[in-house]
Amino acid sequence: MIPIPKHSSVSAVASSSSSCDSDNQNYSHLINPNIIIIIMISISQRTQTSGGLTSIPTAYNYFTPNNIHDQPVSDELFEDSIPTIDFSLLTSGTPEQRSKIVNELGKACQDWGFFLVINHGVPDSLMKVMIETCEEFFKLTEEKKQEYAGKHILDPIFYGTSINGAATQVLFWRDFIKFFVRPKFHCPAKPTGFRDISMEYSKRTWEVARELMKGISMSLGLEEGYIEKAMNLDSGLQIVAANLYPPCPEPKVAIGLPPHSDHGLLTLLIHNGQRGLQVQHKGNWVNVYSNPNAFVVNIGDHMEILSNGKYKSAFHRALVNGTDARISIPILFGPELETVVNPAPELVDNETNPPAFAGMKYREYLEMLQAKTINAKLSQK
Ligand SMILES: O=C(O)CCC(=O)C(=O)O
Ligand SMILES: [Fe+2]
Repeated sequence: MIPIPKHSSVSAVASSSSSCDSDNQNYSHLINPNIIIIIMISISQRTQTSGGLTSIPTAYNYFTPNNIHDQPVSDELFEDSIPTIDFSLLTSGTPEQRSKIVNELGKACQDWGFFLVINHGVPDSLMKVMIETCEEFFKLTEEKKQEYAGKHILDPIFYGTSINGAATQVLFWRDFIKFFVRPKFHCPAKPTGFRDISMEYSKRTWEVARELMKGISMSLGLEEGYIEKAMNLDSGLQIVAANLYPPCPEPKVAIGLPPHSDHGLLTLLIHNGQRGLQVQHKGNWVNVYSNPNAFVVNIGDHMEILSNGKYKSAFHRALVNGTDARISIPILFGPELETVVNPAPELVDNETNPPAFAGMKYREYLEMLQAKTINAKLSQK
């Protein structure tokens, strides 16, 4: 039940964290009280006056001379660009169009682990109001938000600010709220309307994710319902996360979210139009530019396991900027918690495709992420 060491690593304790996974780690045993005071001051400074600050507290120094803010490859120099999938062709194209788009989907999962989805049918107005409502949530008083402060990775509602306490105690320039909307619906009660909007948004994104999983199943040469059935998606996890990255006086020093991969099968992300997301591709950091009404989709660790490593759960990170607040809303779709995730037997043989991972329950994987006893992706990327 332990992943075969393809990805396992002794360097497991380096900085990998996301709103969808190891943010939730309880580092209380590692943090000294002075750091906690810094954290409290930093949060209030950031939320009240981040525009007025001219420097950041040292606890946020992520990029140092040894770990420099490496510039992303400029778009003109980079011949590849993140693939775009036309969702309408996947669901209502002719058989030829469908088969072409399934191929493109497979290639995107294999080459990038990231792609944009357009013509998905989720109304722009719903995406917009979801972002606005999350923005309203972050404007609530700190006291109100702290009612949702979380501790455990499986807490159904979790408000926090990220702490990379394990190795360096560097903080990230980000606040987040995360809530489980499936199998049971949870959502903060405030601001007004948050529940209804989140419920509608969750349903609509679930429909998109489900169709994408069918396409991905077919792209792997499996039956279209394979992933849905094998991962027990009817009672699977769906987690909404909203990240707020306030304007940062030293954007070349702090980071919003350090390099990480997401657990689960798929993540669908929207944002408020500000740039910051980058994906690692062929060893370079590439900016993810997307129209606010497209979904940015990425493959999660469990899709990589299920595909026996054929599809990549790519490393990505979020940079911050000096002038504008950025909001992103990733929604993560994962298996049912007790499901043992294995490479699909159909994709494994003992000669050319031996299993690259051993099975593990999704719940155990999450708990190990929280305890930092694994960090499956770090050794490889
Ligand atoms: O803010 C972003 O664009 C990325 C967020 C992310 O990767 C995450 O929350 O896991
Ligand atoms: Fe992520």
